[in-house]
Amino acid sequence: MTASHQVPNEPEFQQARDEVYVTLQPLLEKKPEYKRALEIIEIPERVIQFRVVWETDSGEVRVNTGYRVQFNSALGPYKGGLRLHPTVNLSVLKFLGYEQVYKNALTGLSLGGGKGGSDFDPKGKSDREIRRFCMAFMRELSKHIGADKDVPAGDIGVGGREIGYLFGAYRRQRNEFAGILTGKGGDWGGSLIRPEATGYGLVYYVEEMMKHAGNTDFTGKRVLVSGSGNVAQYAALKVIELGGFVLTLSDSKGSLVSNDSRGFTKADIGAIAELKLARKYLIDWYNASSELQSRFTYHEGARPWTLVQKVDVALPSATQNEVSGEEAKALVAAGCKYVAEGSNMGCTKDAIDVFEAARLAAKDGEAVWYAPGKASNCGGVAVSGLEMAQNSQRIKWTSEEVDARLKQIMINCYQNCFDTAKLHVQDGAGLPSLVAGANIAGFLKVAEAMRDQGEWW
Ligand SMILES: NC(=O)C1=CN([C@@H]2O[C@H](COP(=O)(O)OP(=O)(O)OC[C@H]3O[C@@H](n4cnc5c(N)ncnc54)[C@H](O)[C@@H]3O)[C@@H](O)[C@H]2O)C=CC1
Ligand SMILES: O=C(O)CCC(=O)C(=O)O
Repeated sequence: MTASHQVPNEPEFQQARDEVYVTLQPLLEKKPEYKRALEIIEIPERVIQFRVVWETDSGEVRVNTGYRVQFNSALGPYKGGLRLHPTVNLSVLKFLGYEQVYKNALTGLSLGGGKGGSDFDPKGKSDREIRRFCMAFMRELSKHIGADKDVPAGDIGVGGREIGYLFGAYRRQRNEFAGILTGKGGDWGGSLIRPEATGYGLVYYVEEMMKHAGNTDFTGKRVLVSGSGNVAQYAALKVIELGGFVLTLSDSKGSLVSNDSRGFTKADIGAIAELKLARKYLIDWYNASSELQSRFTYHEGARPWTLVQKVDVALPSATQNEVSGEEAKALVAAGCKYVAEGSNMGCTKDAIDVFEAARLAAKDGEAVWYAPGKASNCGGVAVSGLEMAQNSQRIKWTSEEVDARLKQIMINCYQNCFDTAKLHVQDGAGLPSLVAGANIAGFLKVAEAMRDQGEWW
């Protein structure tokens, strides 16, 4: 079953829409009037595309394409990250923007959805080149954003350093110090806990799944994490803090797998964070130390999912479509009970089908439970929303206060997905479908706001 309009030239966007369309069927059968709302929500309010001309250190002129997809503003200003990666194109940004609309609704905050970025590749670039690119990118983007209009943030390839360059460019170009980006530095408008928020929030969400499904927690759990960037690092740190074992991390060149059951330490994650800031790969870290080579095995070109025989939890945290159907089967065979996406659309459709089939076929205590990124990784944008609230009031909350609010948002999001699925989907399984629950709950909130505002009737 596929979504109403077909967009064969935009495969990622088609995939994201098909997933929502299929899981909304129980609602659409009961209330067919929502079909019209869905057709409208599937189309972005606005797509901005522009050229970005910048200069290399050797004085050569380079050009990239920049984008901002302003998807939906029914619940608040457009909100969502900027991705700098050579694979960025409109299909990728439309899928990310579409998912962001529902994700932001699930935070319970007043946030619309959007996404942007460029096909610029930060790998192999100097700091000065990145700064020049960010200034050129903001020269056009600044015309379209604003604290009450559109508030971008980071995503792949955009961390605190790039947000600094972008914010500085905006402030100088517009002569205005405003909350037009989130993920800012702590001394100039940033919120404490924003860097940690997506990874921590992911683990808080899984804690709720564990409490419900197995009356258990992270203590002693064997956890596979993919990626080694912002989301992966803070998810790993929180798992370690809660007594779990992080057995894998990865990047686009390969995976590191622990040779023993203890896995990565907090110090290892700190060293990997430094490595990433220098835009290096895990293999560079691994090759530099014989101690590391005795503790880990490096698997070139491989993803983590088939490399460990006994698994409790899988947290894809790198990029879209990073778990295939075959890899999902390997995870189920290895005993994995909880799968939650730190990445956006981390699982392929085939992988979700495998996890959902395992949930439906489960006998007591054997269930596999899958959480989609738009629910399980909403902690990042949620703390961005808290950063916007602090900016509006010109105040700063403590780490403890932000972390407590983040935790409560993740608990509420989980409960909303759970309750919505129970209400709308009678599939006979012991555990409800969190993917259906997330999609229906997010959709209903946005659709109702749009109806109230006269956008469909
Ligand atoms: N940063 C945030 O607050 C949020 C990020 N996300 C999602 O989490 C995922 C990771 O984002 P960040 O950690 O922020 O980015 P990052 O740039 O800090 O890290 C990205 C990681 O993914 C790996 N990666 C990128 N492309 C890859 C590929 N094709 N194959 C294998 N590995 C690849 C990189 O090596 C790196 O380790 C993305 O899907 C992003 O959309 C979701 C919610 C919020
Ligand atoms: O913090 C934000 O505004 C956006 C985070 C993001 O890009 C995401 O949730 O995928």
